[in-house]
Amino acid sequence: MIYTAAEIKQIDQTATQNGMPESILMERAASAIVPKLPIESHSTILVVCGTGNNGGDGWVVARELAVKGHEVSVWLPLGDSKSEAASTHAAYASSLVRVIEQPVATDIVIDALFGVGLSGPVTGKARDVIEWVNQQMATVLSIDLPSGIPSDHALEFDGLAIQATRTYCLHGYKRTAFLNRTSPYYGQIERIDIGLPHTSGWSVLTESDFNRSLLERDRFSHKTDYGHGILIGGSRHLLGAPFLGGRAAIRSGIGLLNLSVPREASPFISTLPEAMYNQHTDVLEQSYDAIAIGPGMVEGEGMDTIWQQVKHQSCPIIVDAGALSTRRFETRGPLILTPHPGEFSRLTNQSVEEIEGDRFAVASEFAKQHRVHLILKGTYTLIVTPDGKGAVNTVEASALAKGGSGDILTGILLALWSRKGELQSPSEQAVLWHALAAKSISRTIHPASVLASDVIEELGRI
Ligand SMILES: NC(=O)C1=CN([C@@H]2O[C@H](COP(=O)(O)OP(=O)(O)OC[C@H]3O[C@@H](n4cnc5c(N)ncnc54)[C@H](OP(=O)(O)O)[C@@H]3O)[C@@H](O)[C@H]2O)[C@@H](O)CC1
Ligand SMILES: Nc1ncnc2c1ncn2[C@@H]1O[C@H](COP(=O)(O)OP(=O)(O)O)[C@@H](O)[C@H]1O
Ligand SMILES: [K+]
Repeated sequence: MIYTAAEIKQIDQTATQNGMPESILMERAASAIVPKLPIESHSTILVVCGTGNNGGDGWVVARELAVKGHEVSVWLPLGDSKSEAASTHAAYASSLVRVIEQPVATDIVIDALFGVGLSGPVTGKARDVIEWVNQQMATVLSIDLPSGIPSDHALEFDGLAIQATRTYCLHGYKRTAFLNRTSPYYGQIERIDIGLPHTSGWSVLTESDFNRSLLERDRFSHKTDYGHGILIGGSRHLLGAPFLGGRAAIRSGIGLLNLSVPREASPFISTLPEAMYNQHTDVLEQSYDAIAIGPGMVEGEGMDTIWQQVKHQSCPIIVDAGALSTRRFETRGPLILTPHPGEFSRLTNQSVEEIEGDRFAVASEFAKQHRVHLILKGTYTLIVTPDGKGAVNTVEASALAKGGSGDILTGILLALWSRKGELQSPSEQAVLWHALAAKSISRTIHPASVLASDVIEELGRI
């Protein structure tokens, strides 16, 4: 689950009002974090505490480590705690640890300077503190967030934050853990449950969320049980894309596939004899379970005429690449848009920096406003439903940073959306399958060398 700072504060406040004080939540956080810390018995430890509740968490962790027999120093570079709960913990913990005025080099630095209470770029003395920590050779373990990293977006982030080795995110992840600009500061990420209820609209997809049963086949099944889709793509100079998408759809189990391609694509038809073929100028039949439009297409070349036919179909419609260049939102059935940040920039009239700096909010707002399913692609692809809720894919696969990858995703989406509503969250499953296949093939072929076609062949091997 992923939370904004405001949501965390609200959850915290509700807990406090209902008899669960912050001081106990700090205890819960520390007792969950301490057993996970990669600390050896002889390690020297410095805990850097700020003046808020993040510092309070730091105090309890320091106390627990001291009780276990570690040599612990606590540094309060910004002065004493302003938070009541933190002050209470500091009073007792300071009798067990060494409180120091000047920082010392240690094996481990525990970063409890700022958490979700940070607003805007770091100011004042804290800037020097962050720089000092980043100069250390120590293993740096951050509580909740690497200090200096904002919780929700990277729009105002100026680049100054603690570079953590590992971050222990309390209750849930924060959005910036999945933004290109800020995620590297987190190091490895671990989520820590502190016993509060979960209510977030955003979830995190990992390998274990892939539903392997979607590959299962009933022994008495027929091709029509797995859906009939059409992929409309290609243009005079971009002829490969629909064939990549089509091949991916077949490798993803679609029962029947039509490819609608321009006349110039005729020489390629023999490369995918499993598909049936149409030309862009043909009249669209009404019998498809899903339609994908866009791979390899360019505006003009008859796109508007094709779209006039497509938009009256009641099945799910996946819109990608060239078909995204105009705002085409009016359809009868579910509409699934699959832009990369550049395409999304054109759809929203926002800059790529604005989108990449605040992906979660921008994507959620757009999906709600236009009542569409949105797949905002990237290293951490967002999959958003028309209610503005969504999931982030965390299966990383740099082999996909290559032409043709998006066409494959469109093919997988076509296959899964063709299953007549039988699958739960087809978009999430498609994004996971795509990333898992790329990750899997990257174990035998270097990611730099993986072809889009290799990813397609791997779909059936994971
Ligand atoms: N439910 C949960 O998950 C629970 C979470 N808990 C923990 O509480 C943490 C949040 O604690 P929090 O709200 O007290 O804020 P926190 O992050 O310590 O920072 C506040 C300090 O930062 C300062 N400051 C702000 N901006 C600044 C800037 N730009 N540049 C410089 N300084 C700046 C600000 O100073 P001020 O402006 O007030 O002078 C203030 O002193 C959360 O991350 C988690 O660790 C648990 O303990 C309980 C359950
Ligand atoms: N560095 C990366 N790590 C993981 N996935 C990536 C990375 N770069 C791109 N991808 C994925 O590859 C696909 C690329 O799609 P797109 O940009 O439309 O490519 P194309 O133009 O080749 O069709 C998306 O699914 C995206 O999420
Ligand atoms: K921190």
